[in-house]
Amino acid sequence: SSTEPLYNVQRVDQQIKPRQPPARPPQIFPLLCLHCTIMASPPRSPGQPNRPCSEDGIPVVDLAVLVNGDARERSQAVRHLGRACQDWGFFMSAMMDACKELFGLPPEQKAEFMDAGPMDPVRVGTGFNSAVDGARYWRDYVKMFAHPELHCPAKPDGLRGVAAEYAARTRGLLLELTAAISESLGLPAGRIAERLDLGSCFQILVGNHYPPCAAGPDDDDGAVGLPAHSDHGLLTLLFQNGVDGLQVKHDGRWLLAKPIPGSFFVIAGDQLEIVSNGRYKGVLHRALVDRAQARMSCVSLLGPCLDAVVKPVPELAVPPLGLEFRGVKYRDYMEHQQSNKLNEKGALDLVRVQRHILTDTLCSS
Ligand SMILES: O=C(O)CCC(=O)C(=O)O
Ligand SMILES: [Fe+2]
Repeated sequence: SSTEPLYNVQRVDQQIKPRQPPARPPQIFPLLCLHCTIMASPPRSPGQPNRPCSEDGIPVVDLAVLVNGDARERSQAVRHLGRACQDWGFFMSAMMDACKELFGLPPEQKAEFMDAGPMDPVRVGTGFNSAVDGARYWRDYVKMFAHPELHCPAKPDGLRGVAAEYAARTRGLLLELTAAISESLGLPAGRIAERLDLGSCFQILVGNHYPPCAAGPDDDDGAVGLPAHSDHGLLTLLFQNGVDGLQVKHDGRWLLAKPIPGSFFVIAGDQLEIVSNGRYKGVLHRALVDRAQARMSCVSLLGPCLDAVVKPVPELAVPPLGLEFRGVKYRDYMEHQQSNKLNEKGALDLVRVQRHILTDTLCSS
């Protein structure tokens, strides 16, 4: 049917559905599972012990209060948690329903976006980038630039309203997470935002749809939804319908990131690797398809302004190695990553400082 991508055979290099949990918990931010808005350590101001809401209205539930608070504090935190989950759950399913409706539209209603290029603000397509994929991937997608301006197909009718609200809420959450990550690097909470000028940030929403495919990951030549890659932005929030498929590379093994209802996965992107001078790595992940059920995911990606030049925070570039990455304009990085075949984390090589050259130079001087 028109919603099915062309059949494509891609070898799945390893098929690992771990029976055991990983030997040790994931490091702090390779992939962080955030149940709606529960934060392990929400940013706090002195004298404000339990803020139920952040400045931009995102409900924040303090896990420490939930675990260690007295009875009154705990019951208040549980009430906030209930409200936060209901609220976010509603917007998450509205977003997924709107994307689902779009994928089901007849092709002529999406045609104007189907020839779009990687830097066009709205793009509907199959695979990753059919101009360079070679073999196509078993995936339909819609990509919308959502901030500073929301670009959105006119159909389905409700999409624009849902996408606007969803983009604003996830952007607030992503900025909060950025502040927490900054602190976790030993920097002031606002340092990354200041370095990347996130006051004028950039955001993309993506809807992914992977129709069921009889030749799935258990087969030698099963179809792949999206091959191994890291995301080009700073941070990605992702949630899935109830169908398994997202895998994350951790300690050399592919681990299944099982969908947790009402939860976002937080995925560190390449700009976080650059700005943190390699302290936090862009997470390698991929999407497998299911034999029997359609899989869907919704992605909200935060990046710096397209004209920002992203460079490591100098405080993190300590001698003798110094800078791991040279500066790159985010627009150029994104275009490079999106215009070429997805090649794991190959795009980062564009900006990686070549160590052997440095070593040779040091040795010969
Ligand atoms: O569908 C998924 O779980 C992964 C999607 C993804 O990695 C992406 O859109 O960048
Ligand atoms: Fe991704």
